[in-house]
Amino acid sequence: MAKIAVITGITGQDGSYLTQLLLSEGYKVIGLVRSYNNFNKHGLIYLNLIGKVKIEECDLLDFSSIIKILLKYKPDEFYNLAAQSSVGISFEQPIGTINYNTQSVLNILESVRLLAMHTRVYQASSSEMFGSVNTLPVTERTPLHPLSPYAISKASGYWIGVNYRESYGVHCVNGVLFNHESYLRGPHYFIKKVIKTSLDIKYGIADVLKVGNIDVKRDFGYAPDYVKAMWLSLQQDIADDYLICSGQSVYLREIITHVFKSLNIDNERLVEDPSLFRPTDIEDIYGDNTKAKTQLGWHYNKSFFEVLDILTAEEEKNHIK
Ligand SMILES: C[C@H]1O[C@H](OP(=O)(O)OP(=O)(O)OC[C@H]2O[C@@H](n3cnc4c(=O)[nH]c(N)nc43)[C@H](O)[C@@H]2O)[C@@H](O)[C@@H](O)C1=O
Repeated sequence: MAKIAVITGITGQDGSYLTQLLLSEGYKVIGLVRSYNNFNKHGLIYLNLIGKVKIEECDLLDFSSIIKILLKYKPDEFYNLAAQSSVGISFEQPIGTINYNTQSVLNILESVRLLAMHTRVYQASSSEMFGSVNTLPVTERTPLHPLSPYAISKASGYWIGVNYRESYGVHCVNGVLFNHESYLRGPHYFIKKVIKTSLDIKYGIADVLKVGNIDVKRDFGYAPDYVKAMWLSLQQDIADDYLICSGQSVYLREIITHVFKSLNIDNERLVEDPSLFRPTDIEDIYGDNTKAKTQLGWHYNKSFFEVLDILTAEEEKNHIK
């Protein structure tokens, strides 16, 4: 019998690529959306997944909605990817971000516990929860020091997952993902914005690329490869936590230089705008992916400049000229 997987946040970048992967592995996939009449189908259309997944309405803040889904489908696996996922927005909406990102995790795990289901739960944790770090690379044992409301909410979700595992034996895995990008990334994230705006400049649609603080470093990877690690992490019989990252960080400034050079754009088109700086930002972060590679058999060895070339080519192919 086909395994059943529920995915929250199915309309996002990771939800779309994970759906594609699970379908190819023979799963029946149920995608949860807040409103059936009004959900963003872009990612599912782009990957030709419409009609291949069952979409259900479910408000993750409403405990009973989750219970109904669990009773109806009795899923083998439950991937919780839904969140207010923008660090930038979390500074404007701290209460909404913290409420949603923690309450939703709690509702899911409490439902699984109360129904005594054997559903394995994947919680999308984030490298942002490490925040101010003293020693690099970050490992699964690095202490948390979150620097934004988003990071606080993800740290809280992480500990809720650990606690349900340790206290109640719920099979909950935290996949701690570092920045990961794809063509399906939302338009306001840094990498998508740099590539899309650079193409707009090349084709005369935009004049300049306006960015915030680009003298920071991040560990970026390729989303379609990272969802494979999510899936592998739920195939282990003992629930555990894993860092999913490339193992290297790059300066954001170098990323812009690389994209501008590949598209032949003059450096004068870059505008650094202090109004786009965040109140606090991580200066440098990269992780150690040894555990994911050895215990999950996950493979990843792309340099981010290679990923940038893949993304720039894909964006250009789809760019409205
Ligand atoms: C791991 C983590 O990854 C993502 O969060 P994020 O790192 O905030 O992603 P981003 O692409 O918005 O920013 C990356 C960096 O780029 C800097 N930056 C400079 N100038 C602009 C700029 O103009 N726009 C944006 N968006 N960022 C800028 C910004 O300050 C930051 O240092 C989410 O998936 C999140 O859910 C998650 O968990």
